[in-house]
Amino acid sequence: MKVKVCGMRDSDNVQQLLQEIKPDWMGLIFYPKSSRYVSAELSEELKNTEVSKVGVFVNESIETILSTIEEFNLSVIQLHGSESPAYVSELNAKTDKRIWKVVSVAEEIDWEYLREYVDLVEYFLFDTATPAHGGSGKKFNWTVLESYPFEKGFILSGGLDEDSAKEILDLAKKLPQLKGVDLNSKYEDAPGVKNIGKLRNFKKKLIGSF
Ligand SMILES: O=C(O)c1ccccc1N[C@@H]1O[C@H](COP(=O)(O)O)[C@@H](O)[C@H]1O
Repeated sequence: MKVKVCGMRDSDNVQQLLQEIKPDWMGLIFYPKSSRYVSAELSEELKNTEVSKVGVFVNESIETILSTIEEFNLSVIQLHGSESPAYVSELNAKTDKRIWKVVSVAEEIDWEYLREYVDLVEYFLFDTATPAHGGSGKKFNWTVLESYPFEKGFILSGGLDEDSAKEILDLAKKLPQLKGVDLNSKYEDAPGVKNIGKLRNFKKKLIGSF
């Protein structure tokens, strides 16, 4: 089970995260309306960090995504809006970076619609539907995932907290396609500043000692 820690931007906090938690991915939010927004001025200090960086975008122009990939040395693009299969196809044609498509879950999931993305993305990422697009700190009802019909791996997100580890491990037994988890607002002392102790506790519960 892999771990992504999202919404990072504070230099000291980033260094602590990388040294003590060693996440598989570090998420940077490039949605201007987010309280965790990462502005271009931070590119110099973040671009050389030794971790796979996931850029989170909401209905952004392809040109902006392409320039941000270069500025921040991103490895993965997380599309957190209503980007269509045609948009994802176009982005794929213009970059070799991996793409994750977020599925914002309200009640039911239209699996047939998602089928159109299967060959275009590395992972789906399931998050709770919210007017702010993400970072709500709320869980959705994970039982909707029990009918997940694809072999394609996915990431679980949305309000995951320190108490979620056992439930996540139970879900992974039923759904081996669950490849990773995304931790964000429930681990924050302030927007964009993560509590390293909370992250350590969660990772121990999820993966054992590390
Ligand atoms: O965190 C944000 O501010 C944000 C804003 C807009 C789109 C996505 C955002 N974050 C993503 O939201 C999910 C869930 O976060 P949470 O655990 O509910 O706080 C996560 O994938 C973040 O990448």
